[in-house]
Amino acid sequence: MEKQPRLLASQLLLKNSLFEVSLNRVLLTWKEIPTKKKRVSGGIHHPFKVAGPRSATAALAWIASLCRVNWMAHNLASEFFFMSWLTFFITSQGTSHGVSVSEILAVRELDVDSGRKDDGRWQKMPQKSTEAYPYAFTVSYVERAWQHRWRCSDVTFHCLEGALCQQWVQTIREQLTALTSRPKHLLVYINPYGGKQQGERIYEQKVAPLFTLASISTDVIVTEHANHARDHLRTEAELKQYDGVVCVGGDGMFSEMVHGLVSRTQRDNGVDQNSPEEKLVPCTLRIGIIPAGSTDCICYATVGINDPVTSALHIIVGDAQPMDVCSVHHNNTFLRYSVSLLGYGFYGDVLADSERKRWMGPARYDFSGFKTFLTHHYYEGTVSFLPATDILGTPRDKTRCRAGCFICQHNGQLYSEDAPEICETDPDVSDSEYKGGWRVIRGKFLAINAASMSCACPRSPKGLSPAAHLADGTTDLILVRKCSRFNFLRHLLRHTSKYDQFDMTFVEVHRVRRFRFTPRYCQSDSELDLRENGKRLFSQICRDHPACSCSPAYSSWNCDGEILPHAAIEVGVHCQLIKLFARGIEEQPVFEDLPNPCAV
Ligand SMILES: CCCCCCCCCCCCC/C=C/[C@@H](O)[C@H](CO)NC(=O)CCCCCCCCCCCCCCC
Ligand SMILES: Nc1ncnc2c1ncn2[C@@H]1O[C@H](COP(=O)(O)OP(=O)(O)OP(=O)(O)O)[C@@H](O)[C@H]1O
Ligand SMILES: [Ca+2]
Repeated sequence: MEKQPRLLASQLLLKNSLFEVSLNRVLLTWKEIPTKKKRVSGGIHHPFKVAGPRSATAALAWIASLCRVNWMAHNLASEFFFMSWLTFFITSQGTSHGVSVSEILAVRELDVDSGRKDDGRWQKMPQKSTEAYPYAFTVSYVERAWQHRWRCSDVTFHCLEGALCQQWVQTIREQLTALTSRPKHLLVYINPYGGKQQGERIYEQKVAPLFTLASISTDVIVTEHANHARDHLRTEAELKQYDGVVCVGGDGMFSEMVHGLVSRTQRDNGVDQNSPEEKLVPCTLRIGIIPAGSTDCICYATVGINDPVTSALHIIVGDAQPMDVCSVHHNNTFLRYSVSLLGYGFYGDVLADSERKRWMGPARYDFSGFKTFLTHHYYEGTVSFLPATDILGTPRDKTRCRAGCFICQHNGQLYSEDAPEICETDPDVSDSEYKGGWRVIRGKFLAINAASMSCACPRSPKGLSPAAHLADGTTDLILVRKCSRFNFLRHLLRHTSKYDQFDMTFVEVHRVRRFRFTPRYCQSDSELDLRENGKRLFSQICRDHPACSCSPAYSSWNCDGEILPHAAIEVGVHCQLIKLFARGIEEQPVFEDLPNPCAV
């Protein structure tokens, strides 16, 4: 392989040791020069926070916190990450370090005499270096911390000559300017009432300083009511002047961004959203999420953690993660878009009940979850779906959708070529039929879930469908048939353990491109009337089925945390319709001779 040309290489002083520092097109590296006289003065040095005297303490605090987290959560995956990190820590011992240019956040000159950086921040300078090496510059870069967290780290290099210092700063700035995927101007919406109502504080204290450091300018709107962000994006915002839009809030706020941006894009391109068959036009602007909500499921599944600083850094480096979006229609009328969960039965009932308990905060989901579990309602209806048979991957795969996912890339290309739909038959399933490539299943269901991505979240770190993909153009349709409470509990519990939640006789899962659901007792427009007249229908069903456990005729659809007004819906997946400022979950180092607990 051809070696990258060196743009710059010099001997610079770093923490009172001489370092060979070099910058090529992809990497900034610094390596301690192994001479006897290498140290101007003593002091420990390690590869993480090379610039600050607080580094060793920070590293120890980090190790302590990680041990605590591991002890509490028994999270084997992070234990392996911890061990490999420790190995790296011990073996590298501060002699050399490399940072990808794409992960440099900023560079600034340091006014050594005054001890002030050119962004106005103050820093204590070591005495020896100011005398011998009077010029300095600081590079801020992304450093990986525990469990997918990213942090901003600084390294300060000292130079003998001012011209050399300026040359370094200028060259690094040129390199950063050449990174065209980085946003320069962003439109930010803050929901002051999301999650624990900390949105504004999180943005001001944790995110805004990082955007300033990276020279990103922003227009900030603090929302005044629900759907403020959606409507502003859809009709008013002058989107041409921005490189992306950012929301500070939870999944509900993200859903507003998706609706605003997707609707705007379709309107600008003359596409009718009410037609279920219409091919939607992908949005060009990327969406950033600064997590400040109750569930933060989208953030968790696209970044690996719901951490505001990590998300801000992914925005700054200009990451891009395409994502599938489901459109939901009822009788040729557009209802909503979904990016995570469409759930009828259990998750619909949990949401409907939890809406009445908003005052409980995030705990309302657990309360309503427990109540819904005890209620144990099942719902009758017909599910028809178009299996995605011509793609790579199945919902039972052991592999996971991770940064640079091959399956998403491959299937994304396939979809852009409009692959033909393939018809298959499966004679083993007695209550299903095939009609023009569609499979039809009638039954009694405790839950019908469509997961367009894993739906990993703190409640279930592997998610509702652990092998689902962010951008493969499919959704995983999970059908949980009527079963005993005990079996349903076993199924639910498996979402929190290594065991396969689909490996149960009453559960089936299909990777699909489109699906429809029709509840048994309503096949027409009069559905809403029937719903309002629910009591009469309920007793009717009970008379028809004396042995039934008095289940109502309808549940509601939970569409990314919003209740849909209809039970009969038609859903289509739009491959890679939107893009996020994210890169998917990064793999963490795992020792090869040990079993990988995530892969069970
Ligand atoms: C025994 C423990 C079993 C735990 C099983 C946990 C599975 C949890 C799976 C969560 C999937 C979340 C999908 C994300 C959906 C988001 O687009 C949406 C918007 O934020 N969130 C919700 O709708 C919010 C939905 C929140 C749903 C919470 C469900 C909690 C179930 C608790 C069941 C307790 C049974 C206890 C029996 C003794
Ligand atoms: N200023 C506002 N006042 C009231 N509601 C708002 C405001 N701005 C946004 N919202 C709405 O608040 C809802 C919840 O917001 P968000 O997703 O940020 O927080 P959350 O705590 O995660 O909520 P949830 O778990 O219900 O999604 C969103 O659906 C959004 O439409
Ligand atoms: Ca998908």
